[in-house]
Amino acid sequence: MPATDPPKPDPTFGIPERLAKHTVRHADYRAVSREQMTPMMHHYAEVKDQYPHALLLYRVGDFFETFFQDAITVARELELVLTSKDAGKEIGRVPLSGIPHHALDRYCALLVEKGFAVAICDQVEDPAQAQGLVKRAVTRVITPGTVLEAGMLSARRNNFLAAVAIAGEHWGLAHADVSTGEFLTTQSSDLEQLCQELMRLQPAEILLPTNAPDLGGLLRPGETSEHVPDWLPTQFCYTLRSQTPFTQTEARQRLLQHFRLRSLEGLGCDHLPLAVRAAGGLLEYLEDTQKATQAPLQPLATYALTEYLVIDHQTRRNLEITQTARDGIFHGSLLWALDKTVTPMGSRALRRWLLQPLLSLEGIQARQQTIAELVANGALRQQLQQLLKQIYDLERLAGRAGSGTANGRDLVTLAESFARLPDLAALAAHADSPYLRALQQVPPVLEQLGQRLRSHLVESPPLSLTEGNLIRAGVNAHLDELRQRVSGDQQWIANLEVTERDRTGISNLKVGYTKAFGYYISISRAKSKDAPEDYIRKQTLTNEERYITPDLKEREARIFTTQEESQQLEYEIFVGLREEVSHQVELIRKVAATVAAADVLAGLAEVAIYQGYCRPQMVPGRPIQIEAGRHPVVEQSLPAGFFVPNSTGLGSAEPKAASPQSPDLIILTGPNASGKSCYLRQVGLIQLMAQVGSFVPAAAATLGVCDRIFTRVGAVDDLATGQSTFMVEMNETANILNHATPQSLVLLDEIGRGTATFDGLSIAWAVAEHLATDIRARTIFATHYHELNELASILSNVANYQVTVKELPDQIIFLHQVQPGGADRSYGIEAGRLAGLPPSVISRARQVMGQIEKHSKIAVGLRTGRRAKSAQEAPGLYPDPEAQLDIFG
Ligand SMILES: Nc1ncnc2c1ncn2[C@@H]1O[C@H](COP(=O)(O)OP(=O)(O)OP(=O)(O)O)[C@@H](O)[C@H]1O
Repeated sequence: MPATDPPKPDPTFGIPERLAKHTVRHADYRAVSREQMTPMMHHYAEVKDQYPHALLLYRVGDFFETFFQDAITVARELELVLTSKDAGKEIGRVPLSGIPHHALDRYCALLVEKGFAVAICDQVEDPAQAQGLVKRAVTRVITPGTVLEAGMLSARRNNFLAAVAIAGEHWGLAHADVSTGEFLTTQSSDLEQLCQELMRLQPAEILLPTNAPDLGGLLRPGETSEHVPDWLPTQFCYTLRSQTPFTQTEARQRLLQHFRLRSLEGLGCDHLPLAVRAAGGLLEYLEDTQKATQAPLQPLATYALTEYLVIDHQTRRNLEITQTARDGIFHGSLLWALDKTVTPMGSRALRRWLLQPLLSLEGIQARQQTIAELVANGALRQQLQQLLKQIYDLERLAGRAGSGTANGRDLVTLAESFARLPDLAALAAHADSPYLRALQQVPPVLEQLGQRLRSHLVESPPLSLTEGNLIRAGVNAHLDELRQRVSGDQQWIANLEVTERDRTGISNLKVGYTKAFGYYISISRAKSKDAPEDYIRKQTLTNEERYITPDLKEREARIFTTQEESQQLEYEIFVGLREEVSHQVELIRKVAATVAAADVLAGLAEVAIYQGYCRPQMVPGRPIQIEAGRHPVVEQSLPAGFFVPNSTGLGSAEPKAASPQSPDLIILTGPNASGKSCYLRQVGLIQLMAQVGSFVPAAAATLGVCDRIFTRVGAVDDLATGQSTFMVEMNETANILNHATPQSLVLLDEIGRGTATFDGLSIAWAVAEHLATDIRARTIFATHYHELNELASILSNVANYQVTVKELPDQIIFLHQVQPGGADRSYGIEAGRLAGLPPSVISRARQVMGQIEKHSKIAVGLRTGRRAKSAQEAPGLYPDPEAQLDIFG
């Protein structure tokens, strides 16, 4: 056997050669002697000790530098050049990778998106004033859930940080969006519900209290740890925290202190210890990571899961509410079809509304009334949208002002937005629907604040806050005086060329300026002998001599110091203004919520008009009566007029009252691709949209309020958990049967396909029967098992519908029409023929089918024992007991 060389150590730590400019030594800073480090590197190591789990970005001049292992990681993740820096005479060069300070946001965004936490260690004193090493400190730790910077956030969706507290089967969950200030908490039991709630929120980061020795670690999506329960979804980032801030006493104390309260009663969570623990733990994390830039949160709001229509994760995916099931993209989702909002606040609110439809008739009707008014009054809606377009992201701008990170442009855009509020109020003055009436009142404080900002700040201020040109003339007498002095001296210098030419008689004498030397007088070499006595030579160039005079230098020094003073004064005035805004954050966010809701409703009104939606009549009870309903998304993707509308009638008041127009359960049959799935989803989406308060794609609709919508659609192998298609299907079905109520809407697209035919049919039958008799949930059951049509002849609250097709000699035309009756055959063999299966296989299949039909005739009926029991439990559902014998005759 040939001898193999031992593997050579990889000197570049896996960094591509083109990026690794220097051979890397010392990846671990802890293995390097501190005594031998340069003073700066020594300080770096001390700071790094405090943030072992974050990538430490350390300000050096115009760069944020990373060293050691962090440099390797940053170079790899950001595809930056890995170079090296001298860390001390005895140590030599260590890995370095740096990013320019002006690109900090962009690079941080990439790192945070990849699931890293980033600690920013900035200079906290002016390097020019520094004696020795410039003072540096960590000013902020950015983690996926604590991002504030506009460039790192998606405008159209919230960025939630969540925290959980678990005790046995009970749990508390708090979530906050640091950029908009929303802060909510809830408590419930049933751990599955916790997972569902996390899936709804899609938090960027979840805090988990543990006893892990290595706290502070950030588990990136997909990473597992023995400290994270394996039943929690793995697609999120988890941060392990100490238990202490999550204890009842600490958490409570922290909340009381933060919101300056005596009791938590007003927040609605006094009696919910786990909700309090989660919220307290979250707050502590923000204090720990945000430092001085802590953004103000809105008062903690407590919510209950029972206040909203429950849509589980599968249903959200199957109904494609915010993204498509297949590709996970926005285009093609319900949100895509309905989002005609014109502000980011509105867009975020619509997303939240679609994920949390209402249960309260009053709440639904208030939204409907507003849409109705905006539909009826097109001019009002258009003007409203015109004004809304001029309102910027108040929620996030207020957050940046509150955290002290807003710049001049942020305040100017805030002021411009405030200026539109009275216009909105005037527009809404004669409106009489609830959400428009809410626009009628503009808090006078905000009007005044807007005026103040506009009168103080220049129209388009620079990004920098320390280089002046922020504050208008006339705002501050001292500032005006300083500026006048500067411009007087500048004028003197500008005139100097003329006066000195006159005095010296040198016609080509010039006055110039360089950053290194400041102002100077320049004379050509040929004329330099004529330079007056008081000129002091400073620099000799090939063709010219440069001079200064004591007068010139004095003026120059005065300009610099006065300018510095005036810039500092401008900065102070600006910070004062920003503080004034920060005192109004809560009020601004209240107004923002009103504006966002008006935006959502104006957008929904626009869709209602252009897509021809109707206002559903919301009634008590269980009816789902839809006349000529359409699928809101499929309709928009087809050419106008191509979508075939279909009606739906479900939900009898009583079993006995059930008729083919209002059964509790519909068995829906029809060939492949005829439109069964589309129809199922259409009914689910119409119900959901109605509970959001929206108009719906139908000619008319009368709907009761649902407590839950369940869907079981399609067969997707859950490769991630290693479960088979059939097991996934059974788990989902079990979940539905265990949780559905008579107020639920259940949409089942094929059950029992992944197993032997008779097993599958038997399960499908039993499930349908259970839903119709024991639960009496309103159900549509799409199936290829035509045998299920027999249920309708046995149970009075079951009806058969089919999606029709037209058969031609060599093709099937899909009519997409849902009509009463059961399909008598499945067209599966036809479909196979059209797909190109060989003729011999097709004819053999026909033969086999004939045989099966002859020999295993499934005579339909219920076993006597089962029937007797059910007939007692659900009297009225079984019309003719004699006709119901054994299921297999
Ligand atoms: N009402 C309709 N009007 C117009 N086109 C429709 C309608 N319903 C469905 N379609 C079109 O038919 C296609 C197939 O529909 P769908 O997936 O619902 O069929 P299916 O009966 O559920 O099929 P399978 O049994 O194979 O799952 C859809 O992509 C859609 O484009």
